Amino acid sequence: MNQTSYHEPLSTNESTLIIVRHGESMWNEKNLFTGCVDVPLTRKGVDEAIQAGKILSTMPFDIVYTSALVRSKMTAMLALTQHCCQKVPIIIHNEKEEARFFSQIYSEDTKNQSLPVVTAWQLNERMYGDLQGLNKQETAEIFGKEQVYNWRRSYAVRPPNGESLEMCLKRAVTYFKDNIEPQLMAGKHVMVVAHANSLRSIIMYLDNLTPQEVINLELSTGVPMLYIYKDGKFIRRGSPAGPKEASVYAYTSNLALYKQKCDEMLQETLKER
Ligand SMILES: O=C(O)[C@@H](CO)OP(=O)(O)O
Repeated sequence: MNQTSYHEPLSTNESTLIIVRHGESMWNEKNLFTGCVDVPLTRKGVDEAIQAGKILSTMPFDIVYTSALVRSKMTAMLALTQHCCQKVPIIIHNEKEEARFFSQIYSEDTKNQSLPVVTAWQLNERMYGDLQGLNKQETAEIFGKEQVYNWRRSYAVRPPNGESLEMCLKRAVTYFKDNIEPQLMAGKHVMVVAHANSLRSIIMYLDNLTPQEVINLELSTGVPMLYIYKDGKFIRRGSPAGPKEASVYAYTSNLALYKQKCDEMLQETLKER
């Protein structure tokens, strides 16, 4: 089997951007405000990450971005275990020269069979300040439902000693514009795995939402969203219901061609066994 053709995404005039909120975390399950507290996925969150990977198994990827928090890194690495290209996702360590040196790969062929995963604290969840660790239901009983709703979903309101969505947007969207958008402009296919509010702020930029519109934006755990980047614009193509269902997940012709190649190669591999 010709490994290179099988693994290399199509080079076309459009790039693919997939964004996914991490799977359910242990504090999501306990209904606690999490923010930047670094908690892992639950078993359900692990299953959600693997299911997301199945849906994305024939999507082209050249580079993956996660936050610095383990729930987003777990989701990305688990999802990528399902990918048809069988590239090895490798978390890049370049926080300092020594880390770069210690994590060097000295084989070009091995490098070509790997998928870089970049972690960025700028993509971390909004910092929830004094609410971190508090139960959401109890907090609403103490401070009132409306106040808690405003802390959770409005654009400019800050939770006590925490970040407003606006403050989170400034770091997350700046990082997206400076680091991720240039990859898309260069024709690279990208997946971003992050958090409810850091992704709400990025979607506000992608969909050009107003502060009023973003209030109603909710992201489920582990459900991928597809954007096509073409001629400097982001076109939302829906959320994939599954690899086989073309309707909801409006594949472009290039994506359908890549999927067809993957499926054909998979059939070939199965025959060779
Ligand atoms: O607690 C949090 O960090 C966030 C995401 O889980 O909660 P909410 O969706 O209420 O902003």
